[in-house]
Amino acid sequence: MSLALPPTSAVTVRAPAKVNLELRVGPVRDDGFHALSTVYMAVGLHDEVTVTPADEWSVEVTGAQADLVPTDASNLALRAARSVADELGLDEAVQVRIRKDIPVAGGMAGGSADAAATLLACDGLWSAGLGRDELGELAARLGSDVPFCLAGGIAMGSGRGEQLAPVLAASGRYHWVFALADAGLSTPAVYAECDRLREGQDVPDAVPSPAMMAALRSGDAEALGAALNNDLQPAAFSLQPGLSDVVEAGLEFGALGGLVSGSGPTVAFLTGSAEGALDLAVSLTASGVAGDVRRATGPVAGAHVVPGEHVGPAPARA
Ligand SMILES: C[C@](O)(CO)[C@H](O)COP(=O)(O)OP(=O)(O)OC[C@H]1O[C@@H](n2ccc(N)nc2=O)[C@H](O)[C@@H]1O
Ligand SMILES: Nc1ncnc2c1ncn2[C@@H]1O[C@H](COP(=O)(O)OP(=O)(O)OP(=O)(O)O)[C@@H](O)[C@H]1O
Repeated sequence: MSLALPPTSAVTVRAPAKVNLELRVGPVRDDGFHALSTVYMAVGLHDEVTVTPADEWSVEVTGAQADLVPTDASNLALRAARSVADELGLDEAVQVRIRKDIPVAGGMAGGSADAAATLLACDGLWSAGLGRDELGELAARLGSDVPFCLAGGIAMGSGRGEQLAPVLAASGRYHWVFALADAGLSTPAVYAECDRLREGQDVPDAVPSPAMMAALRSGDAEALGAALNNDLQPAAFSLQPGLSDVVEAGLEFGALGGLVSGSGPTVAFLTGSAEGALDLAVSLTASGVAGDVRRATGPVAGAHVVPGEHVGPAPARA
């Protein structure tokens, strides 16, 4: 497909981090991925991506952990931008600027958020009018977590995590504290460690837990705290042994629940209120258990254009 391109100067999109409230890891599939049953919640830590027309493809990253993010062709945001151009049959390039606030390699889908933001930003920049379904397909090709970063809210993930379905959840806001680790964990390494720990075991199919479904329906933070679960947690503990102490300390300091976020090493704690989150954050840092903590609420919206930043014309395709 080729489009007549109206001039547009920049589009900025914000995309959220995620925490897996539940992550059940089933058997390894023929393609090497694990069959999952997961429940995602988007939380209020965001990366911001701006795309601008350029003569050559490039990516620039700012923020405290910018030096940990690749700026070559492997950058997931750059790959996302190219995938939109390919999809549209465009011979156009963009500069991608990422303002990074989501911890890098922390199990909070930072790279996936950048990819989701870039898909939506390029859609806007090129006035392509790709629907959420089309963008969702491009997202799934880029990574298992990318479709959820586009969608946001709370959702069930199945397949390798890319197939999303709504969850019956009471409305309400949850208060989280995230304890960041000094060093990241590689997602493939954590899945490989999970396989190693389970060697010789018969791994059942991954299905949603009734306790998690009931907790979300009730909207009761205490029930949700008790229902949090992550099959990758033993593998993350095995690769970073100090992490189990962090989880234990947070629970002792009064968190309603705590677990490794996704493949880790960020540890997510659920609290009952904004004050509870502040108290826990102070306890975790003052005790020296965590060097760096972040607070956020969830659920929040998925990738969205930052108002006033889209200086192009209205989309040409519905
Ligand atoms: C840990 C989670 O963040 C939980 O939501 C995701 O499962 C990981 O999602 P992601 O970072 O988007 O992962 P992808 O880029 O799709 O895959 C990275 C690697 O993780 C492993 N992987 C990922 C997803 C999955 N269902 N099974 C896997 O075994 C594979 O080794 C894969 O090569
Ligand atoms: N735009 C990007 N932002 C962050 N990391 C990126 C990006 N592009 C590629 N990467 C690479 O991906 C690796 C994983 O980073 P990311 O922050 O996405 O991890 P994560 O949060 O653990 O992912 P997930 O929770 O989806 O498994 C990084 O170490 C980095 O080398």
